[in-house]
Formats: sequence, C-alpha cells, structure tokens
Amino acid sequence: MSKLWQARFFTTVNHLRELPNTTVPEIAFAGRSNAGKSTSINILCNQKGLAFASKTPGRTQHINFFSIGGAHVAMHRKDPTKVDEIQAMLVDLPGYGYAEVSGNTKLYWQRLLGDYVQQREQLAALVLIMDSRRPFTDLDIQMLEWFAPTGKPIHCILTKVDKLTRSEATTVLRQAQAKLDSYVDEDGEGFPFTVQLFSALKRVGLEEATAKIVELAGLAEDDAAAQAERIDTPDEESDDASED
Ligand SMILES: Nc1nc2c(ncn2[C@@H]2O[C@H](COP(=O)(O)OP(=O)(O)OP(=O)(O)O)[C@@H](O)[C@H]2O)c(=O)[nH]1
Ligand SMILES: [Mg+2]
Repeated sequence: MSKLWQARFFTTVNHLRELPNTTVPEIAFAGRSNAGKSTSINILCNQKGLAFASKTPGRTQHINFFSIGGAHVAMHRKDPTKVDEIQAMLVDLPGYGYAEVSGNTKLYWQRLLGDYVQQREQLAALVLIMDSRRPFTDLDIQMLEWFAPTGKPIHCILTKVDKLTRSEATTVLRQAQAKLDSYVDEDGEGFPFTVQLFSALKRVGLEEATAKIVELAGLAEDDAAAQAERIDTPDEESDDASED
C-alpha cells in the first residue's frame, strides 16, 4: 500500500493569501486543461472521487490541496495538533490553456499559477502532466521555465499513452527526454527534470509515478525511518542513516 493512498481533501484556495500555512513539502500537479491531472491524482491515491476529474475541460478552477498523513485532517483542519501530523500535500492546480475562459480570468489564473510555482517555498517539486499526443505546448514550456530557476525537480508525466501505439510511445518518450536534456543553466549544468509514460486508464507507469512522488515528497525517508524504528535496528547496521 502506497503512502499516497492516505490522501484526503484538505482545502481549496482561490487567492495566494489563502494558501495554507503548513510547512510540509508540497507536490503540485500542473498541466493543460484536460491533460489528466485530476485523474492521475485519483489513480495515484487509489480514490475515485478525490480530485474532481471531468470530460469538460477547465473543471479544476481552484487550487485543491490533499494532505497525506494526519488522521481525519479534513474534519480537524483548524486543530493544530492534527495539522502537525500531516507529512506532505498533493496540490491539484487549475489547468491552463482552456480556450473558453475570458481573457481576464485567464490572466488572473496564469498569474496565480506563476506566483505559486515561483514563490511557494513549501513546493518541493512540480509534476507536469502532459497529454502524450501533444506534449510541451507553449504553456507547458512556460510553466517549465517559470519553475526551472527554483532548481527544484520537475517530473513530467506523459499521460494517455493508451492512445498511442507502443512504438509511438517509445518515440514520444525519447523526444521528451531529449527536450528536457536540452535545458542547461549558464554553467552548462542540466536541471533535475525526469519524464515517464503513463496511462490512468490502463494503469501504465503507476508504480514508477508513485515511487517518484513518494521520493519527491520526502515520504520515502519517513517510510524507511518508520520501518527501522519498528525493527529497532541497532546503530551499527544503519550505515546510511544520515540523521545526525
Ligand atoms: N484515455 C485516457 N483518458 C484519460 C486518461 N487520463 C485522463 N483521461 C481523461 O481525460 C479527461 C480529462 O481528465 P481530468 O483529469 O479531468 O483533466 P485535468 O487535467 O484535471 O483537467 P482540468 O481540471 O480541466 O485542468 C477525462 O475525460 C479523463 O477521463 C488516460 O490515461 N487515458
Ligand atoms: Mg482537474
């Protein structure tokens, strides 16, 4: 059972000033409207109705936070003792590039998204969800370039691969990898960008995505630490246990 399965709805945010004052790592899911962000969150968390997925593009219009750890947090949100138990947050961002929203609304959301990804200290990594049939649209690139200067990781998920043949999928993955490798900073250093294929429908790449997100959210160490505690490992065995 993956840690992500514990996810619960935490809060919805419409303005930056409403962002929760939690300090745990956040993993945000960004991507074009209809790319499959909400569906991916549901599959990763093994809960059908957690994030609201829809056939209608532009469905997720607020920033939705899902907490991991901390029993019944949704009900005890105001109770700091419960909030303390939260270990990480998954964040479902509104999709961009949705043609039907008016210019002003679009600008408002674009700015909110930009500010959130560039300024949110708690944000540990970005998961960039892209339709494998048309990855790296202009707005995806903009998102990538907004976030790259933070030096934090971006994990690209090329979803809906069930719509591609095996050889198409292989090509798409190779091209995406090359695209990400082409980003270098002023010193010629690459960025911590990774990419994988995924299908929520066929559950392709589910294990890989889970492991990656658990790692990025800092939940992997927690798991290892909890396990060590349970087994009560003597000191001399924990060669790589780096806590002071
Ligand atoms: N074939 C296929 N369809 C998928 C997959 N993942 C999502 N979809 C479909 O894509 C549509 C959009 O999915 P959502 O998860 O709502 O997309 P979103 O990125 O959250 O969209 P917004 O909330 O508008 O930003 C839905 O009809 C999903 O059923 C997949 O892996 N394969
Ligand atoms: Mg959505």
